[in-house]
Amino acid sequence: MYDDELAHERNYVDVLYGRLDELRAEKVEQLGEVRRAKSMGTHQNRSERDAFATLYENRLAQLNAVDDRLVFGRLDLDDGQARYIGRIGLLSEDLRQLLIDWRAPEAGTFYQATAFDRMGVRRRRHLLLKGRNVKAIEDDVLDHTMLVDGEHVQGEGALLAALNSKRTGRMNDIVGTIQAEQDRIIRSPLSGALVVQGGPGTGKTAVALHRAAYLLYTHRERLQSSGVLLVGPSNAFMKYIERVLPSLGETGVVMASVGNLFPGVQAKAPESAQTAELKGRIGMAKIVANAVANRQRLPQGDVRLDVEGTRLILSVRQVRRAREKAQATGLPHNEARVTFVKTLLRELTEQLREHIESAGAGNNADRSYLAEDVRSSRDVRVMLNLCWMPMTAQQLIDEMFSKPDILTAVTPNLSPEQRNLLVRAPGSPWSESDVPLLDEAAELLGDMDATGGRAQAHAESQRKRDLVNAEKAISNVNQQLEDSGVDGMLTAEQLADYNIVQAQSQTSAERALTDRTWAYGHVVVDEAQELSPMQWRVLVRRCPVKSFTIVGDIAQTSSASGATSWRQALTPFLGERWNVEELSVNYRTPRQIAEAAVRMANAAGQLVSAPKAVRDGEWEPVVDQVQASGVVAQVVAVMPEETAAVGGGLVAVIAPPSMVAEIAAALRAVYGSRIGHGAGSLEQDIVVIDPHEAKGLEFDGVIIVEPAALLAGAQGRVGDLYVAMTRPTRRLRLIGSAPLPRGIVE
Ligand SMILES: Nc1ncnc2c1ncn2[C@@H]1O[C@H](COP(=O)(O)OP(=O)(O)OP(=O)(O)O)[C@@H](O)[C@H]1O
Repeated sequence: MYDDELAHERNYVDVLYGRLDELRAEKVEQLGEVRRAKSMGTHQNRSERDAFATLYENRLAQLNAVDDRLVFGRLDLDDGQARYIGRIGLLSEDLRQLLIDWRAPEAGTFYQATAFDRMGVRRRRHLLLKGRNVKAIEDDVLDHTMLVDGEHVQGEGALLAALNSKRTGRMNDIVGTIQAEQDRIIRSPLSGALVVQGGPGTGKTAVALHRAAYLLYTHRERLQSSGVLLVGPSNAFMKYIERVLPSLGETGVVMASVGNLFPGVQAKAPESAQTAELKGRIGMAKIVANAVANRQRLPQGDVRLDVEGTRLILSVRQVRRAREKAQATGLPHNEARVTFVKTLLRELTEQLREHIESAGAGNNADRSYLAEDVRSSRDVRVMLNLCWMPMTAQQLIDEMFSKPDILTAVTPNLSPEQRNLLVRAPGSPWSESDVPLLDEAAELLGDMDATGGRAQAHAESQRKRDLVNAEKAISNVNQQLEDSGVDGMLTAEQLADYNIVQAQSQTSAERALTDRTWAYGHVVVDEAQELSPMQWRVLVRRCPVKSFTIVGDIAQTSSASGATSWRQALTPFLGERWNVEELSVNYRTPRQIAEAAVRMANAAGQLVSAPKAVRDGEWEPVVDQVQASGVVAQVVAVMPEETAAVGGGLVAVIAPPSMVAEIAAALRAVYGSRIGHGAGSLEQDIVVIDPHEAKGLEFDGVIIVEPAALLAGAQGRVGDLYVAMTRPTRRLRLIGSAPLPRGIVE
């Protein structure tokens, strides 16, 4: 019976892959045609073909990305129909529905139906595929009275198979085994802000990613042009999750870590917790505003200016009036500067004219020449800049922190100790907490190219660069071009134009990434408990309609400027327009380890919600108490045991930041290139990282070094140690010299 069913499903799955291959071949063919015709015809024809090429390329990329485990479920309904559920929808040539996209409303019952509320489903079947092969099938018979517990996890075998699989350093989608409480959140309405609170391992990240894919599918018209932004805590985390959305058939979500939210800046310089906390306070918005105002200055007294040998006087009163006029425009600093400069140039030109006339040089002095003389006078330019300096956000923030007189002037409410936390050398690299300050500054400064002149100059120099590149490209591919018969038809000019068309045919996601003022239709924020008030300010600016999915766990907060409650974090920005949903089952950490983490947090005085662990583990946490001088050696000594215990899975050593390099070096001396250092190397089978880098990630085995130091370093929060303890999917070992924090061992 089982074998017959399995054979039947294998046949059906073959049909589905057959159809997928056909569609792919079709797209390859269409793409080939468009490409062959690419350089022919008018500019208009070419751009149309480019648009088609982009369309076919995207569809082909989507068809390629969904190949692995294309289909994962089947529903048998009361009316006798069967529906297959998969990563994308597929129609046969005669338009029969062969496969339903998991996000379609008709697929919802696959995740929601229970024995209590069958929703018209008689049987739910999980198809467990490896690549294209059906390895097993697993049934939930719902019109049967055998399931009495409404909380019962669905498709338990499929779920456990997924949970027990070895970690690869990359997150996988959970589309085949989404649980009912997760599905409700994934499919909840687009408008307003939804907070998804849940303990470690409850699937918050998974839910956030699947929700992004769901929203794009369901609200495609609204979201395709505005886009969805997904924000995570670090580049390593973004890398960890980057494959999930493509595997769900979505490539259009813009992903950025909090350090990359300001276009052109990759903020990753380390800084102290106190400095980051101070820079995350909402009061920094006023400080940045002060810094901008500080660049709209009055001279100490009237100033003499030399214009082509004539002395002109610029009075304080004139500057003040011009400043008021410019400020009254309500425009940002750089854009309002145009009014300021025009007003004073006009007045100085007038003065120059009067001067020349009264000196008897006649009254026919040409006004445009005089204006040019005034504009090009060095004295005038210096003075105008001193009074109203055009600035980029980067210059403003860099100078504010590196020039003590400016810092003092713009921070009247800070103490000297606080200013000491902020001061730094000019040109210092950017840290994460600078990003909101840059964004604030850019908002207040406006466009540097307000006059248009620079923008044009920039476009021209870009075109020159394109031409040079095109020439190089042509000389490189000359032979190929000859071979393909297009020699003589393609000039550098044409190729450069082609690049411009390419740029114009960028998807909105690509454009959004480089445009600070882009307004997204929806923003998904992961590890949201870590965000400072200033970071929230940036995110609200990125999504003026305030449509958010906010995912996090207050108990895991470890940054000093992070949230202690959702209300405290969100009310200033979202008012009362947000709802909380909770996830209650821990899918990652085995029961023994999850319980030890909760006991530790409670013993340290922090009450954390304790999600129910879905699995029992094989081991209690293992503890090694050693001399301080022997800690690193112990990590090296136990490594064979730890890697063997997880059967060659991933092992992470999570240590205080000050010890990471030393431990990595000691391990590398034995294991060589098997050791990854830092979160950028998660695909190595042993990695050494600090708790900040470990946020959001998971490993088969974890060794925590000096747990007491992680607790002590966290300024009254359990976040760091709690995060570290809840990373393993199988085994946890703690190695320390100081007494073990209470609660870990019962
Ligand atoms: N329904 C599910 N089916 C299969 N695996 C799941 C399911 N839900 C969660 N998981 C798995 O559980 C693990 C934890 O999920 P995830 O990382 O999303 O949790 P989290 O709540 O974001 O955790 P943390 O807050 O600790 O970072 C992942 O391996 C994820 O794939």
